[in-house]
Amino acid sequence: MSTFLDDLSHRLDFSSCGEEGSSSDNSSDDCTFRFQSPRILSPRILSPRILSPRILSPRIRSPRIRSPRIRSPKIGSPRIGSPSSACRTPKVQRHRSRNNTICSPSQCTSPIPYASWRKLRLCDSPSTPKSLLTKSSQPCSSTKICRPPRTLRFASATAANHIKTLLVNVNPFTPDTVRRNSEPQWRNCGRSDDDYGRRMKHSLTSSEEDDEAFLPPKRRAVQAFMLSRYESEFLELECIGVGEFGAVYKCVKRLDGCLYAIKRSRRPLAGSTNEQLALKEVYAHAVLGHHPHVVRYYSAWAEEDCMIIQNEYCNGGSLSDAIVLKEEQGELFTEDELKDLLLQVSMGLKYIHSSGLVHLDIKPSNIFICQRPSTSASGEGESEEEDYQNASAGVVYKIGDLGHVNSTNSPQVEEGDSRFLASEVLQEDYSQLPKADIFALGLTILLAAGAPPLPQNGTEWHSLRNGELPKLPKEPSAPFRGLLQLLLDPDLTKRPSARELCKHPVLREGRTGKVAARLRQELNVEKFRTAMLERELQEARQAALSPKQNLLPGLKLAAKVGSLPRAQRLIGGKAPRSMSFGCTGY
Ligand SMILES: Nc1ncnc2c1ncn2[C@@H]1O[C@H](COP(=O)(O)OP(=O)(O)OP(=O)(O)O)[C@@H](O)[C@H]1O
Ligand SMILES: [Mg+2]
Repeated sequence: MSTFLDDLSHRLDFSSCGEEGSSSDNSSDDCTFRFQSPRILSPRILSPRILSPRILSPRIRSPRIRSPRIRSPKIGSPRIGSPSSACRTPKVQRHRSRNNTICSPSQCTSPIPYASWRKLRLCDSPSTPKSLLTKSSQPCSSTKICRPPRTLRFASATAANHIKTLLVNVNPFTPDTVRRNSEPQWRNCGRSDDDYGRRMKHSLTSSEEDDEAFLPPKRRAVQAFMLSRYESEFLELECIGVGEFGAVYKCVKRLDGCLYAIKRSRRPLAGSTNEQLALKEVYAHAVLGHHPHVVRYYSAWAEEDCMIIQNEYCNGGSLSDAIVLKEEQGELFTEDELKDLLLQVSMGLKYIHSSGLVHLDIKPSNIFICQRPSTSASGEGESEEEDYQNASAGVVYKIGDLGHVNSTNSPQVEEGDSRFLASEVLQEDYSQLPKADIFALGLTILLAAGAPPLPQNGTEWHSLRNGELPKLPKEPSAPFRGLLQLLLDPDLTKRPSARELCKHPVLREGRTGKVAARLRQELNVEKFRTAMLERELQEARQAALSPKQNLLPGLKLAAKVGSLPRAQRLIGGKAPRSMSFGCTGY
């Protein structure tokens, strides 16, 4: 090590760029040319890499145009829905101009390109003393390396801070309390610290641009290929759905061997309205975390201008598929199944709503089904939902497609599918958006119950919103029908909340019975096990106290092999040898 350092100190000669160096001799290139092993201490090692702003820059949405959406139901619409206003912000420049960082050929007379020169310079590393930097940034001789003014390369700490801010997406769904704590941290860090600007400069210029300057074109192609995370991490098995946003593929992750649903945008997204929808979906998933009745999110990234979202794969497809299948088979969901569906989706909605969000696109094609292999209890559930899940009939419904999710308090609503749209949303009354989800859920249940396809507009559309239920192939029980009626009540204050639905007696009665039956069964098993253990414990205690304990060894052996009369055998002789009497586990 010391040999290496000695060798290095021989190779590095800072005499002309050090603090004591003369002003005429401290030009940067002098330092450079004496530096014989530039790669060893390239500033790139010290500078953090930063993701391209293009990928992470938040853009403001513009209205989504969706095929079945209506803007103006023809009859009796009190107010025609107007397209939500589109706000635009200046977009982040995708590529920084090279001219900002590298001298133009006419300016540069040095045989070494500026990019290489930067690589060779050691004194501009983040840990370089400021005095060194000041000297090295002084105007240089025209015969040597010409360096553009520092202001051009990296304007100021404020600009650095601005760019840094742009590199971090603001998740609009982050709860206020969390945001209050964390956002100032990343917004302010580096504000007063010029060091951040320097590091930033290195990241953007030394690393990326120098790479581009140095690497032969061949390398870039190889890099691009190798950087396809989708291809390198996943094996595509089949396309399982095509939607407005893009296509969804069933994939197996090469590393863990598990199945995932990978949602991939169909068209390039950058700058398009779909980009914002995709980001919204990611934001919502990230904030929501994990819930048994919300499709689980694993990861998201941008690739070739497409957004890719890795979600839990639901092996039962969508509820829409299930309804079609039932129709084809001439079957109907039973009332119990419908109640089960309503309860499970309500649990998912309760979770979403309690996070301050609304889904705004509840419909059968956005509810996914996971078929559970068995209904046997898989341990105690941590929550009411998990308890229920353990007892449910092997089908778990999960809310997915969070592309329309909005925050309850400051919504920027883009209506979802017009067939499921509550009239108050059309009238731009956003005061109780969770109730719009409840309305859409009511229609979803009606479809599952065999209602004819929903109208997109017109008389029927309005009839449904006036509380007229469609004719169903099998009339539901009065309490259930009453509940469905409530879900679609034109007066949104009368519609139950998701929380109320989760506790609703009509939905709970059968389910409570199921949970009770499971618990009774588990209790019986436990009782039996406890009784067995108690008996064995008693026998063991008696054996310990019994004078027969002191039998001669020969007698003990005889007792074990059964040559003694039954009454003389050792008590507890049949107790399992591995039993621990000190165990408090039961
Ligand atoms: N996690 C998943 N597991 C299984 N299938 C899925 C999953 N996600 C999506 N799909 C399938 O892909 C289809 C489209 O998915 P998704 O609804 O997320 O996309 P979309 O573009 O928003 O569609 P749409 O505009 O019709 O709502 C679904 O209807 C379903 O068939
Ligand atoms: Mg969808």
